[in-house]
Amino acid sequence: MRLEASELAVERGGRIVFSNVSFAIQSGESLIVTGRNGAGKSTLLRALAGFLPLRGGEVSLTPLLEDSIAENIHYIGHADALKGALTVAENLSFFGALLRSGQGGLSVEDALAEVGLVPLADLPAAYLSAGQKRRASLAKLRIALRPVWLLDEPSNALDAAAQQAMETVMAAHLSAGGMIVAATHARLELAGRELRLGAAT
Ligand SMILES: Nc1ncnc2c1ncn2[C@@H]1O[C@H](COP(=O)(O)OP(=O)(O)OP(=O)(O)O)[C@@H](O)[C@H]1O
Repeated sequence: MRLEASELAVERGGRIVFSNVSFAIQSGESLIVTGRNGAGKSTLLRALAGFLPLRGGEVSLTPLLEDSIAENIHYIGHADALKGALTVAENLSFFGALLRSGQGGLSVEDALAEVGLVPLADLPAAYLSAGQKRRASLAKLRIALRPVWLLDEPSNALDAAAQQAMETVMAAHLSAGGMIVAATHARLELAGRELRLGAAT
């Protein structure tokens, strides 16, 4: 499988955030997107996920396992996208149904066990600490099998042990033939090429 972006340009609020951004990764490879605040890291991930229109260029994923690129992608944004009134387990069940967890992902319980949240499974997500919310968010990656992970600051708010666990899961995903594009200011212990975006003007 190959994810290729050629000469991407994205405009937000009437301004070009970046242009001429190209990269290609294959199964088992990762791309670390770096750059200073406002350079366009989150914008690039959102554009790859299909949440933002491209002003120019093209994104392709070959071969497509589902009808669209979006169905092959897990996107974990800056915000944790958890419903505060639902319990932690209910949040993951919801995402499991939405993302078709029947296709070989972990059960909700196993996904929670992996991120150390089983004791908090029945707590409303609103009560979680910042790091616990991030762990719950990352557990979504494991309840449905999808080859491309787009991760925006995945280690935000994680303690050292949780960050290490996350890196282990990411490495396993790559070993199994997955792909990861991660935007980060942190140092990830993940072998991969770097794409450094310039600052927006
Ligand atoms: N909805 C929006 N409307 C207009 N401009 C926006 C919008 N969202 C983001 N931008 C602008 O797009 C540029 C890139 O933002 P983006 O969030 O992608 O940067 P980033 O590299 O992820 O930054 P950070 O390191 O701070 O997270 C910034 O100049 C920002 O102000």
